[in-house]
Amino acid sequence: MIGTTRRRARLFDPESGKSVILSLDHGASDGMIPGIEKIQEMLGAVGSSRAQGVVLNKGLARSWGGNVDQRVGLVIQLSGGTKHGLPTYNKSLVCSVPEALRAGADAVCVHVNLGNDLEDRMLGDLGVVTDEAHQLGLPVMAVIYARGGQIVNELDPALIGHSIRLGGELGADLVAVPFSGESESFGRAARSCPVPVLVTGGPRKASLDIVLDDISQALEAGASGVCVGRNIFQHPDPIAALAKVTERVHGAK
Ligand SMILES: O=P(O)(O)OC[C@H]1O[C@](O)(COP(=O)(O)O)[C@@H](O)[C@@H]1O
Repeated sequence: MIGTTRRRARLFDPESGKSVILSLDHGASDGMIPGIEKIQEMLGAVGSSRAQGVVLNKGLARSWGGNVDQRVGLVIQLSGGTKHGLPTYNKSLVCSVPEALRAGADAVCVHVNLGNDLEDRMLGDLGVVTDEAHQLGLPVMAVIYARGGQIVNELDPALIGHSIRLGGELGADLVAVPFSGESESFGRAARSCPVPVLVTGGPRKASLDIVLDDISQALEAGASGVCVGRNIFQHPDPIAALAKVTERVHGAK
């Protein structure tokens, strides 16, 4: 598994030991949401930031992946589903591991929603992908949310702890979950997870400071970094927002 370990290590800053992954895969699920038109420009600029990776769907990776600085890891999203689908929490594999590799992937991403009638399929997909990706030495990031019929509160700390644990138990190399806001239970799950845990940002918050505070709390509790999208690319000044997030994660230079 040396290939997997080496490639995962490149998604972490050697000095801070933390990771900032800029997630730009929302066009498939959400369509033409505000900020989506800035993605091409952001891909050109990310090399000058202190981010370690970007998440893209395969189409953008093929068309614009070449604009991304070689020092920035390309994480290709293998899961797809739109907000119009029934049920909305369904995610299917829309890209294979070899296809992602051909499109330049340094890692792949699978999205699993737990707590619904399609959970078994999404978990099965994660199982297939971890096996295929590890045969090729590619790390797998599992983005795991509690979403669907059985779920009342998607940010329930116990469910987020379970999501973290699930990713670690099922062989992901990185697990990305939303921050529950409860440091104790989050930290208990993150610190005992066999792989690094990143926090996602969720829908755009009223101010970036709210996101930065959550990031600080999550890092203090044991998170190893962030995988954030909308709170950066929907910000009026996305490059400045990315700089603030990287500074919060890696510390001031
Ligand atoms: O910080 P964000 O915008 O939540 O992005 C992080 C990750 O969460 C996702 O947006 C999935 O969550 P959603 O289904 O809520 O959009 C991924 O597509 C993305 O990679």
